[in-house]
Amino acid sequence: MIHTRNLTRSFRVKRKKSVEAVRGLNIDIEQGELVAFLGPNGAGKSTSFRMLTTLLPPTSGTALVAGRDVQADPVAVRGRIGYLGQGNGAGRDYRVTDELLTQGRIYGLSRSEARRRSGELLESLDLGPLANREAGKLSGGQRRRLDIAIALVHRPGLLFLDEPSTGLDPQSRADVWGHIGRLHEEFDTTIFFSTHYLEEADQWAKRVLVIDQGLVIADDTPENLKANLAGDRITITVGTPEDAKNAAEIAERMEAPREVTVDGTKVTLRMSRGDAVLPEFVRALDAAGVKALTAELWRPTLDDVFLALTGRTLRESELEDDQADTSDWQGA
Ligand SMILES: Nc1ncnc2c1ncn2[C@@H]1O[C@H](COP(=O)(O)OP(=O)(O)OP(=O)(O)O)[C@@H](O)[C@H]1O
Repeated sequence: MIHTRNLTRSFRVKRKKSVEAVRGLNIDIEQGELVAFLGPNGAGKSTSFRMLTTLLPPTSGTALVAGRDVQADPVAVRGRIGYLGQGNGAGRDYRVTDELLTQGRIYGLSRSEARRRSGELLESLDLGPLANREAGKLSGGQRRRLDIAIALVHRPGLLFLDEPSTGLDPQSRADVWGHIGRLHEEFDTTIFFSTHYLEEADQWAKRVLVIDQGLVIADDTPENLKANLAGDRITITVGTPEDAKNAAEIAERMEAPREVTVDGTKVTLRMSRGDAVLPEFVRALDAAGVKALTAELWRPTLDDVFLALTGRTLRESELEDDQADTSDWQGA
């Protein structure tokens, strides 16, 4: 569905300086996948989306999207994809149903087809009761659902969603995601989305591409990324430093732990499957007569994965980016 080779995009900024927003993107996304694009502000996600949706020409490289080349055949690509950009937004004064009808007509549907398709979308995105409301009077979540419906009017098999839930309250975010998940399940729609909410990527994506400074630095399932790059941690506390030493020796003899550390009466183990190791470890301690007072299993998040990959958390990267933007602006 999406195949890119060495796709790059630079922007000329002030005084002949240029920014390499995307530096050699090589991705393959197949029919029916649900893939997250994760990275800090300025990593190159929107620029990639804009190239893949034909809104921005690449500086170099190639991209096949829905079987067509974005540069040689942009019109065919546009007809086969849906795109929800960060700045999308239905016109404020039109009724919800008119927005959908107009969009359907723009995509070449006949009047009756456009009416039928609008009806289907209103129902599947739970917008039916709002059909006659002006788009400008919808709540944030309702509006985002309308934007998704608009992106779907021509039944694209591939949907790009650039931060579909940003700015929504938790309830509306869950609601929007429920609908996206259903689209994927019921219609086998291929979905490529970006988000700043790591837990959304974790919960919904079957695969996560991590991008930093214009380069994809990891590509795997959320489970594999967490297990291989960050790992689980078990922490137990025991009664005395002597017991902690014994517990650490027991842990060292087990196969799974990658690293065992002792801090006073606290022993910490790092490994990839802590849920399987914890009961085994507690049994081994029992058998050796070492009493664990507390036992805690800590599982990593995708932010820990980003930290393991780059040495910074996503949040820190975003702050750095904000500061860079400010100094650029001050110097301008
Ligand atoms: N039109 C432009 N002119 C100059 N620089 C640009 C332009 N568009 C993007 N950039 C720069 O390219 C880099 C990548 O930006 P992009 O918007 O793709 O990042 P992003 O990962 O989508 O960020 P965010 O999560 O904040 O949306 C940034 O350094 C940005 O400042």
